[in-house]
Amino acid sequence: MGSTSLIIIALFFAMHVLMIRPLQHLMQAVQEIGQGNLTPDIAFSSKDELGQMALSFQNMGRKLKKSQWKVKRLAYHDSLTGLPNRLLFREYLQHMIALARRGNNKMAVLFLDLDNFKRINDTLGHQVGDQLLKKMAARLISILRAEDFIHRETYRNTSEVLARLGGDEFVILLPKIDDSQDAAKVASRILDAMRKSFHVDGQELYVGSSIGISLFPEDATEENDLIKRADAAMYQAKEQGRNNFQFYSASYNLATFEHLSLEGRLRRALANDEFELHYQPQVRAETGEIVGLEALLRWNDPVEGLISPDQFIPIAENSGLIVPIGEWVLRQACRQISAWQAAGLSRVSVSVNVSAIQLQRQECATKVDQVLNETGLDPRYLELEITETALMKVKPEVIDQLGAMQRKGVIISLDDFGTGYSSLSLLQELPIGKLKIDKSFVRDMLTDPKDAAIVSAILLIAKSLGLKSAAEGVETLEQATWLAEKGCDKLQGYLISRPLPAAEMAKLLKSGVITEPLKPILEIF
Ligand SMILES: Nc1nc2c(ncn2[C@@H]2O[C@H](COP(=O)(O)O[C@H]3[C@@H](O)[C@H](n4cnc5c(=O)[nH]c(N)nc54)O[C@@H]3COP(=O)(O)O)[C@@H](O)[C@H]2O)c(=O)[nH]1
Repeated sequence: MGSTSLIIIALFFAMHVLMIRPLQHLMQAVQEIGQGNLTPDIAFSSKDELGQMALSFQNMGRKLKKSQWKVKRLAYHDSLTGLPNRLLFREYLQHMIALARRGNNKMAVLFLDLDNFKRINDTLGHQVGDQLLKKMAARLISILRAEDFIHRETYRNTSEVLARLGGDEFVILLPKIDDSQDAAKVASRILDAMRKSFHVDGQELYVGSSIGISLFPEDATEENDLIKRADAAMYQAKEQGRNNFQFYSASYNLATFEHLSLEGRLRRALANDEFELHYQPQVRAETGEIVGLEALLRWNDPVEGLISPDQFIPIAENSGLIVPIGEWVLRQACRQISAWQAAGLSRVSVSVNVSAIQLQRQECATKVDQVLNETGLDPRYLELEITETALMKVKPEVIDQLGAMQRKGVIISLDDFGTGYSSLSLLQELPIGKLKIDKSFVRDMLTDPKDAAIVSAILLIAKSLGLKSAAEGVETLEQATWLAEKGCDKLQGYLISRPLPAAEMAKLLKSGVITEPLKPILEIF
């Protein structure tokens, strides 16, 4: 072999060692970072440019890992107390259930709620409430045995068992108990500790708490059921006089359990921002133009998902919770319409359902004024839907207040019209701007002559008294055509659109018309 060949081989070898191999390592490291290994081992450490590049990759990986960890921590922990949140607790519980199944272990979930936290929050302010929750978390940590509570980065190597679900609610998982008495002992220890005063902001506060306990596998074998049953048992504990604990009992009247539990969850839903509004368009029959939206409440429960208002409005009404919930709906709807108008979308009115209990409160009219001022919405774009039965029950003062609202421009609409017993003369006296035909009549009007007669009569009454009319529950083109021909002003129903989340409704409002499902009718007019 000549000396030239030797030089070429030496050069090739040097290039392989100094450049190609380090580049291959770097490429492999980049691939590993892309696949999620943020701290790949880069097996060379030269001081040249490639070495510098390797160092930069390693630093970048470390920084990415750190910020990923921070994001994960934020998502899985409660920012006030630093404790695991509902998400981490559920994941951990799921993980521990799998282990307990394999090892035939028993476990207990303790659901703890402070007895008069709301009063402290309302009278002393949220800052004091927050401080109290922090102190309470610290006290709970200190009384749980070390092996019950080890706080580390991820649950896989820990037995993290104390979490804050939100508000004044904490859950504790006892991952290994011999029998229910072990859980009872921990609950008693916690209750004793909670009876002692807390010093917050120079004040001595006494709170007390109630604890509900569910057992795995006796009471439930899935994480959500274990939490729900411990929650229900906690309500039973509160019913028994507070400052005590109760085990879940299947024999306790299930309906009472569910009612109490749902009421508590509704309270939390309001505090934790779990409600949202969906909007269903109302269109002018001859043009398909969107002229109004009905705001319909939805509850996005973290455990159950979306819950229909039919399931929770009656409980909210029974407990009086409909008042703060209704205020939230009113404010949210006015705020949204105002924002859409400011963004240049079609100017439509929004109708909000108002229940009889809200109307009976003296401050109802003041609240409406306050919300309109706060959100800047022109009163002409707000419609209050009141059922016929609710309106018949209210006191004369409320009727006067509704009249005052109507004079300011707010439209009062009689919802589910035809299902109550209002006399025609009363209709003339009440401050009403619109009659809304109940969907039960619309559903059968093309097959049942009696329903057809009722709908025709309502439309005639509306016309004669100078009121607007709207039909809800329009599901077919035939129903829409029939109503349009009879002179019904507005149509609302699944044929036109189902109720939509705000973001989807905003897209529809950009064009401001819904013509597709109504095409044959639009051709007639
Ligand atoms: N006090 C308050 N009551 C409220 C509020 N939000 C809703 N509600 C009341 O709950 C009841 C059920 O409401 P929802 O499940 O939202 O049902 C509404 C529509 O989705 C449904 N609808 C609309 N179009 C159709 C259709 O074509 N077919 C069909 N089968 N159903 C349809 O009708 C409900 C609207 O009814 P109404 O209010 O009478 O116009 C309901 O009674 C709500 O009023 C709230 O914030 N406060």
